[in-house]
Amino acid sequence: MKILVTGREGQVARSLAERGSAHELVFAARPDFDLADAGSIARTIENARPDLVISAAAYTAVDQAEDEPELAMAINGEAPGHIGRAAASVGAPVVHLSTDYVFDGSGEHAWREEDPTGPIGVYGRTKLAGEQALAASGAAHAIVRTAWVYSPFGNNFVKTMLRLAESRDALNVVKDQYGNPTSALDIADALLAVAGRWQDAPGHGTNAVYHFAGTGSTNWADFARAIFDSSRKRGGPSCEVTGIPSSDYPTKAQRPANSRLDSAKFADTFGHAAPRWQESLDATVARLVG
Ligand SMILES: NC(=O)C1=CN([C@@H]2O[C@H](COP(=O)(O)OP(=O)(O)OC[C@H]3O[C@@H](n4cnc5c(N)ncnc54)[C@H](OP(=O)(O)O)[C@@H]3O)[C@@H](O)[C@H]2O)C=CC1
Ligand SMILES: Cc1cn([C@H]2C[C@H](O)[C@@H](COP(=O)(O)OP(=O)(O)O[C@H]3O[C@@H](C)C(=O)[C@@H](O)[C@H]3O)O2)c(=O)[nH]c1=O
Ligand SMILES: [Mg+2]
Repeated sequence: MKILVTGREGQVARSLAERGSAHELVFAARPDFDLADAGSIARTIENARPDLVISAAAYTAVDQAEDEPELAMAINGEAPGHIGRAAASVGAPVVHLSTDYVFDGSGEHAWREEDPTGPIGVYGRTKLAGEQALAASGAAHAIVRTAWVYSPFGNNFVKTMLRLAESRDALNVVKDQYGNPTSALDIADALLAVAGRWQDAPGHGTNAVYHFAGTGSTNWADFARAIFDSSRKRGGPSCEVTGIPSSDYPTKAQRPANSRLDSAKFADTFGHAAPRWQESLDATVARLVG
């Protein structure tokens, strides 16, 4: 299958490169392919004529988005519509990644796909707009919301913690935001499961929203402790973690307190679930401190 992936150096794009060797993968990236340039999106997809588009690139700087709402909206909110229209014109379905930050963070239950959205920041608002733009584009699609992504690649919380631990003995980490840490390598496997399913059964489960995130939930402070436990047992850096309320860790963007995702619908539809988050974390830490 010829799969066009947006982005090349992103965590999910690099994970697809590692896990997707059974397919012909084409990575669309800047400068030729710019999500802020509708013409470059149409040109790239129409020239490549892929069997499937995986829309993995996005504006992911959550705090910075508060200062650049127009750019974030162009990239996260409008580009998915352009991708969808170009993909529809060549008959390719689109799997598009979205985020737990489309929810307002209320309650304590794991969010299901049909629950009301209510983003509390620019990043979440623009990602929600992107879901809607893709859904209206005419492309066959699946929107896959994931969360708290880490990997051996790019920038993420796991790498930040390990880097900080090189020079610090103690860290303050928020303990009142709950979610599902998700390995980008597990996301790649899940996206490839969708691709495989569509090869055998085109249209299966299309035009719907799914949640796919690591199995089990935690908060950022306990996630940090798990990172350091895994690192320490391999002789890597570690740090004492003090759990603090978000009010003691001021940031430009507010984050949802509860962004747990219920991934049952994805598992039911595509026959694939993520490992427990601790297991996948351990595998990534092993690569980072190995
Ligand atoms: N990271 C996370 O915690 C989460 C991510 N998601 C979603 O999952 C998807 C994948 O995230 P992840 O792999 O972590 O993202 P990364 O931040 O690792 O990578 C983002 C990618 O987007 C590309 N990109 C950014 N702006 C543009 C642009 N204008 N034109 C073309 N490419 C651009 C970047 O390219 P370049 O290399 O050139 O900078 C990079 O390859 C995104 O849709 C994100 O919203 C959902 C939940 C959590
Ligand atoms: C570095 C650091 C962060 N924190 C807090 C800030 C924040 O609330 C939390 C996680 O930090 P991050 O910078 O990884 O948060 P953030 O960039 O908001 O992560 C989000 O990224 C986007 C793209 C998503 O889609 C979300 O699913 C989520 O993964 O930890 C501390 O409390 N102490 C620290 O030392
Ligand atoms: Mg971040």
